[in-house]
Amino acid sequence: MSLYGKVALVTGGAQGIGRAVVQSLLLSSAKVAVVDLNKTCGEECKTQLDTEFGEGHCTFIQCDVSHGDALRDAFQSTVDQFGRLDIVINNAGINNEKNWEKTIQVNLTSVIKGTYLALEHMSKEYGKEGGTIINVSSMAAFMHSPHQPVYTATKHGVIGFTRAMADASSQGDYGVRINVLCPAFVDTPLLHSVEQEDNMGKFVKFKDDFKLRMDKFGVLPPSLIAEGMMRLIMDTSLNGAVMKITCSKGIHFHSYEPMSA
Ligand SMILES: NC(=O)c1ccc[n+]([C@@H]2O[C@H](COP(=O)([O-])OP(=O)(O)OC[C@H]3O[C@@H](n4cnc5c(N)ncnc54)[C@H](O)[C@@H]3O)[C@@H](O)[C@H]2O)c1
Ligand SMILES: CCCCC[C@H](O)/C=C/C=C\C/C=C\C/C=C\CCCC(=O)O
Repeated sequence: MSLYGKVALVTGGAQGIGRAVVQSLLLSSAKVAVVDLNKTCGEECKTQLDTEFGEGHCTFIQCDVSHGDALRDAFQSTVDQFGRLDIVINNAGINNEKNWEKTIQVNLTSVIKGTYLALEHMSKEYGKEGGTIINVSSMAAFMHSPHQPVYTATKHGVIGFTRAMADASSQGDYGVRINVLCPAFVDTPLLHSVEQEDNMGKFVKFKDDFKLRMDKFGVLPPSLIAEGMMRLIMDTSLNGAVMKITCSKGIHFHSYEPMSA
């Protein structure tokens, strides 16, 4: 299915998983705003994408998603440049147990803020045409590990928030589908932060255990995560879905007990 005429915003889109998703969105003919803190990576990414897809299909907006006003401006700038907004991927994330307050700000608070801003631009509640939001969690929310307690907490939070908001959207007739994606280990720069004391603080001593898990469970290519994202974008039956992507089972969904009264 083509996304011609649709506009997407991807946070943390300059490298890793976000970069792979941006590529898939452009291949499907969407216009894309790459929102990222890293100016060098963002500008390089835009240059490469302009060469591949031609100018005018994507824009780079430098922004720290943990700065609420800057994130608001990034959303507005996307709509000013491309005229509308249809797809929002709250993907930016960090792994810093030393500065764990920042990890909560980037991985959880900014996902909440990004979801609310997306609704302001897409929800029928605000007179808009609807759209779709994907929030990025992690398999760390299902298989906790001792080397990243706060990272794990944020990823649990992203799932709970997204599922509750998906219900709010269907019951409030927002016209916006809200889903969450939980990858296992993915081959990106983030994965290397497990070796660094600057990131892990005192938990760096558990890095060997983490690396054993990587050997045991394997490491996924970012392109497979992008494939999962595209499925969440295209399948209009999905709202409140928790997609997992692992080496052993590929793309699949978590199922929950039905809620009792
Ligand atoms: N790599 C993995 O193994 C893995 C597994 C499961 C989930 N995830 C999640 O996937 C998402 C993407 O991770 P990745 O592996 O691609 O990481 P990455 O470090 O490769 O890329 C993250 C991008 O986000 C940007 N970013 C970081 N902080 C930002 C901020 N404050 N404001 C704006 N941009 C910011 C970075 O500049 C970078 O371009 C994260 O939410 C991460 O938790 C990653
Ligand atoms: C260095 C930090 C990068 C963190 C990336 C990621 O979000 C962290 C995940 C941490 C724990 C996940 C642990 C194991 C999950 C991996 C695979 C499970 C697959 C199970 C199966 O094959 O069925």
